[in-house]
Amino acid sequence: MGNPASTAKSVRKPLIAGNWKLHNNHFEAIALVQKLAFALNDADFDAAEVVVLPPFTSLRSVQTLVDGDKLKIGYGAQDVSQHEKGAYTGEISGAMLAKLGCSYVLAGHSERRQYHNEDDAIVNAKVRVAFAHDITPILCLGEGLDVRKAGDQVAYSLAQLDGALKGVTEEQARRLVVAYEPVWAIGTGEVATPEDAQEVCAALRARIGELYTPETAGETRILYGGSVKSGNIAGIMAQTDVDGALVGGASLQAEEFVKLVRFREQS
Ligand SMILES: O=C[C@H](O)COP(=O)(O)O
Repeated sequence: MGNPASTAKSVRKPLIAGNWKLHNNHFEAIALVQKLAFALNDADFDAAEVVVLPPFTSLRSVQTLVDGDKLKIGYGAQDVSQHEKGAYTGEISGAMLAKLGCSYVLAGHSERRQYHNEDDAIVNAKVRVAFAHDITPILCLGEGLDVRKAGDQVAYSLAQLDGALKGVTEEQARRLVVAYEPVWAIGTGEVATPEDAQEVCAALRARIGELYTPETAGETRILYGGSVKSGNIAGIMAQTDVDGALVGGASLQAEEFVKLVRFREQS
C-alpha cells in the first residue's frame, strides 16, 4: 500500500547533523566550526541545513562563533536531563541548553540507551523536556543485530517510536526529527543498504501519520545514521523517506564532512 505522506519529500529541507560524541575540546571545536564555516558559508549554499552537536563543554564557544559571525551552521547538544533542576549531579537541563541557543538535542541515542540504561520512558521525558524549551529533539532509535537477524527491525523501531512520543502533541510532532540508526551500523563501517534505511524510515513515517495526521507525517524529517560517509550518502538520500543523516565519525574531519554535506555537487 502506498504511503501518501511519502510524496512530500521536496518540502522537507535536508538536515545533516554531525554528532561529535566524546571528541573535541572547545579549542578543537572552534577550529572545526571555523573550517566548516569557511567551506559552507557561500551565499548560495542552501542544499541542506547543517548542524553540529558538540560536547556540552564546547557549546558556549560554538554559540559565540555562530552568533558573532552569523554562520549558517546550527548547533545543539547530545543529551538533556529529564529533570528541570535539583540534586542531579552532572546533569544539564533543557533551560540551560535553551539559554545557550541550542536548536537541537539528541534524545535516546543508542549509546545513551546502552551505556546509561535509558529506556523508552526516559527518552520520552527527554523529548518532552526539549519541546518544553523550544528545542527540536532528534529522536534516535533503531534495532540491534539480533533484532535485525530475526527480521523484526520495523516492529522494534515502531515500538521505540510509540514509547518516545507519548504525550507529544500534534503541534510538537510537526517539529520533531527522527533518526533511524540501526545499532549494528554505528561506528562499524557496516552501512545499511539504502533499501534497508527506506524500509524502516517509511514505516516510521506511516506510524507518525497514524499517531497524528498524514500532513504531520509529511513534514517530519527522518534521518538515517550509521557509518554515513561522503561515498555512500547519495544512495541513502535518494530514498523517498530519508531526509538527511546523523553522522558520527565522518563529522569529525572538516574536509570529509563538507564533502558529505555537498554530496549533490559531486560528479
Ligand atoms: O550519531 C551518530 C551515529 O551514532 C552514527 O555514528 P557513525 O557515523 O560513526 O557510525
